[in-house]
Amino acid sequence: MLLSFGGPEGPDDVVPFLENVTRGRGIPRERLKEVGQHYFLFGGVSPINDQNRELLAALREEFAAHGTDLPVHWGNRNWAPYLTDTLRELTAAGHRRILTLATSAYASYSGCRQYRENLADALATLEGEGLTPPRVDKLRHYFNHPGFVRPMVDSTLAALAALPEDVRAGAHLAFTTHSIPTAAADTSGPAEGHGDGGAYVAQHLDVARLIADAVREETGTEHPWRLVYQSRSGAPHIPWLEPDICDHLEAVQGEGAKAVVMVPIGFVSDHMEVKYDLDTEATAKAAELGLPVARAATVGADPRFAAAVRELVLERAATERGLAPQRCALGALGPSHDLCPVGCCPARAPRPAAAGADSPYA
Ligand SMILES: CC1=C(CCC(=O)O)c2cc3nc(cc4[nH]c(cc5[nH]c(cc1n2)c(C)c5CCC(=O)O)c(CCC(=O)O)c4C)C(CCC(=O)O)=C3C
Ligand SMILES: [Fe+2]
Repeated sequence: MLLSFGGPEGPDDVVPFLENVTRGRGIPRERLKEVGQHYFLFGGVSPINDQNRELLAALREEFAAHGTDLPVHWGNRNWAPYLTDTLRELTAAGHRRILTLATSAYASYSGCRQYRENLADALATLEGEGLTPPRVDKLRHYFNHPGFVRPMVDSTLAALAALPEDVRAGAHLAFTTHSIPTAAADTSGPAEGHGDGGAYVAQHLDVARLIADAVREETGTEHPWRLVYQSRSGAPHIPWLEPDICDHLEAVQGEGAKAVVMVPIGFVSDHMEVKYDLDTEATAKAAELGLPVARAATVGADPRFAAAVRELVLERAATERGLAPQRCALGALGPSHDLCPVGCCPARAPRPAAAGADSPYA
């Protein structure tokens, strides 16, 4: 089951969608109005749903081509098809084990535990309806899987090539991801890794370094790089990860950058955070500065990513059968855990979470 964020499919969906996203999360009204405008600029349609439909098609094709006889379904946190409805249908059809793939590659409360909480809520709902909850697992984080990293190396090279030739060699790389509160970053990942930036920052830095190294090898040019952040929300007095991409563009121009390639390593598809916050807002900021920019594509439905997912599914199935499969990973951190340990990416207010060592479900 593809586990994703969900997004509006028309103007009438925008406000109810934002209400779903922000229920009990204390996001300022002003920010919500602003984000609503971003969606209305795109006709009230988030690109994320069609991108997930493409990924589903790519996964089904990849499974079929290799005789992997597994049905692939889709459920979202914030919009139809809701994950509770998908889980109910699968349970009613007799499926007893469901392996989920989240469209978030890294550890963090928002990218991992919150999905696990949503799964626990859904299982509780099914139980309340008299159904026996199925066992639900979650694939390990794939940020450092070659099927995730290599397509982004290629898209970074393509974005560099799209810059005017006279500024290309002097281009900086800005690896960008969703800002989160520093308190959430510091406690991301397993407890033993908690500290400055936690697993969230460490994992992104590992991916950024891998791509920067591959780009240097390919082009023979050393492009200065930095990990930067975007899409901040929340109250201004609460610290979130910085620098923001727009401030960064201004700073590197001051340092003599001739151009910037924005590489959205934090995102799995070119959804709204990419289309608005980078392609609209940051690109306008760069134009104001007179700084040429290009934006690298996310992995989306790249066949190498679909192949990686199949590999991860087979790997997990082998592990579950007591085998010791090869667990592919690039970079310095090694393959991530299969089962989130107790205390991984803790919530501020503890809630039941499925598909982890502290799951109340089997
Ligand atoms: C780490 C992370 C990812 C990446 C991992 C992953 O992909 O899961 C991500 C993805 C996404 N975030 C998305 C949309 C939104 N995120 C919001 C709010 C927030 N995101 C946060 C974090 C993340 N978010 C946080 C800490 C908040 C603050 C409040 C809270 O803790 O909830 C809000 C509320 C308004 C605002 O604050 O901007 C919206 C509308 C969409 C859909 C885009 C589309 O429609 O194409 C996607 C893929
Ligand atoms: Fe978000």
